[in-house]
Amino acid sequence: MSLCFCSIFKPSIPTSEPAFRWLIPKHTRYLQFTTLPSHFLNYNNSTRQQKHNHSVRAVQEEGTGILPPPDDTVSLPNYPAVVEDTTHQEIKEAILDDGVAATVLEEEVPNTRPRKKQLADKEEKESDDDNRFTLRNGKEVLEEKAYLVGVACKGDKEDSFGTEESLKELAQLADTAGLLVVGSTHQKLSNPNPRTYIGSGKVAEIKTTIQAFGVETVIFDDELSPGQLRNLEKVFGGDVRVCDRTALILDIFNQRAATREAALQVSLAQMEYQLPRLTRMWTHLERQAGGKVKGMGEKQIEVDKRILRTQIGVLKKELESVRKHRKQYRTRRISVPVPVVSLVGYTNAGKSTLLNQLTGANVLAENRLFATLDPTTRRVQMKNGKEFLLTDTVGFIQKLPTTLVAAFRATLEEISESSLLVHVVDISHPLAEQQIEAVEKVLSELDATSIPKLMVWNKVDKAEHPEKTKLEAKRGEDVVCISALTGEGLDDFCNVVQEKLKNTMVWVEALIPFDKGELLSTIHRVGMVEKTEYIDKGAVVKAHVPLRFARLLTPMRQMCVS
Ligand SMILES: Nc1nc2c(ncn2[C@@H]2O[C@H](COP(=O)(O)OP(=O)(O)OP(=O)(O)O)[C@@H](O)[C@H]2O)c(=O)[nH]1
Ligand SMILES: [Mg+2]
Repeated sequence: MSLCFCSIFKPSIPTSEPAFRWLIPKHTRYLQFTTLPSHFLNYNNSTRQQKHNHSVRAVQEEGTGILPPPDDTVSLPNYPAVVEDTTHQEIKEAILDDGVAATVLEEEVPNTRPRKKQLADKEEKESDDDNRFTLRNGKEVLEEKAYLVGVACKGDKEDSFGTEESLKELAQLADTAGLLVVGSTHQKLSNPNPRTYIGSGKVAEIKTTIQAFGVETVIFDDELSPGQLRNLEKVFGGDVRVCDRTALILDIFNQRAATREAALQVSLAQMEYQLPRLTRMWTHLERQAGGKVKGMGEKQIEVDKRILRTQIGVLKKELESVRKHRKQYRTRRISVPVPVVSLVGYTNAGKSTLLNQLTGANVLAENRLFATLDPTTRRVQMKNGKEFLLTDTVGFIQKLPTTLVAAFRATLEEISESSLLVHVVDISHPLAEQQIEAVEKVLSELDATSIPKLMVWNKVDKAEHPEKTKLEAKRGEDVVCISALTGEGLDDFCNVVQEKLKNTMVWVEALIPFDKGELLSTIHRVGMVEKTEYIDKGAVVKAHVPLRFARLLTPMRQMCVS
């Protein structure tokens, strides 16, 4: 295919011709456009010029543009790209030079449509918007259209979440946050682009998609630097919001925080996330002043940062006082020597469902990520009369923002003070193994690796081969297979918890006088009694009891020795 002329023209009047959006899949060729000013490009093949003198939509510097007839053009000789000319009715694919194909995404009808038709379109759009209303946390909200972007870097670990799986999870997060995911894309890079994170070809491709689908938010699966966020928003255009996984998770936490402590923690995490990203908010001051007051935006940023730092300080103080309160409550609970077992695990693994099944609690359990933010503790009464306290905690996720781990560290103190950690795994999930790894990583960040652990393979009812999975669990060490939903395996689970708790207890032999009868019943409830012998001074008990309780028994242990 030969090229006669190539032209640019001012982005004038859309014509009455139907326009087309083009998606150019091979961005390597596409890079050539980026050096041009953001004018629309028109490509014509001389041999067909007379036959097909109509408008088509082609890719411009940062997306798509409408091409009016050639009269309206300025010549640009030797421009390297070409779109093969063809009639608009038949356009399904066009060829750029070097054989790169561009595909028609959809046909767009210009404004010159009959008024009646335009009204019908408007009504259709409104009814489309009606369909986008959804109920979130008891409120009706308009679902924003979101587009997801993932990147696989050369150095990424092979056994970690793949880009596509990570994007699926990001889609779940977006859904939880109340967004409507219209599509996703990913790219392999040796190194992220310092300006835009992804390559410029990909940026242009995404811009085309934004226009084609009316995308309102673009979400990146990895944390973006403040500069990258700024540059991407600039390229995508005014109304498109760009955010990253961290901001999305913070948003979900913000929506879900039900207690004062959770709300404070999330606000703190959000402010700490915002602090380095403030720059963008004030650049408009300089623009508005036509550059006359250069530095004005800069000063404002400083003022703003100072305000934010002060607010962070206030929040920290407030959090401290809320925490003191909870600590007092926990100390009171500690004085009752019932062992504490904490449920930890990946978000959506079934922790709250398990707590509800075992204790009759009514903690929110649903097929959404981060249903639980605040710890809930309930007493589990076993069939043999024994009991322990079970605490449900916030779920973990891969690429958990460090600001959030830090903000929730105090809530997660519950974990570090428990006698046993029950790691709940959704064994029916295709990435169960990777999720286990991600949880262990966070646990090590929380210095909780020294606490005894029991692994629970949950949702065995949903596993592809339940019997095989159960057999495998039997072979494993410290693994129990359950279904928190159907109740399968829960008796076995309680027995193993009991057994594990015994290992965390200390051996005591004590003489309990008859007038301290309540101590004897507590030993039976929270400890493991091996033998009780009644003598004239009281009952001699040989048992495993929690360490804290053993301390309470010290005088009676001495009596036993003497
Ligand atoms: N089929 C099946 N579904 C389960 C089981 N356990 C939990 N689920 C479902 O999994 C979803 C998540 O359960 P939750 O108990 O909310 O999970 P979670 O670990 O508390 O999640 P977060 O609070 O988000 O960390 C819900 O829809 C539950 O009904 C199970 O054993 N089998
Ligand atoms: Mg939960």
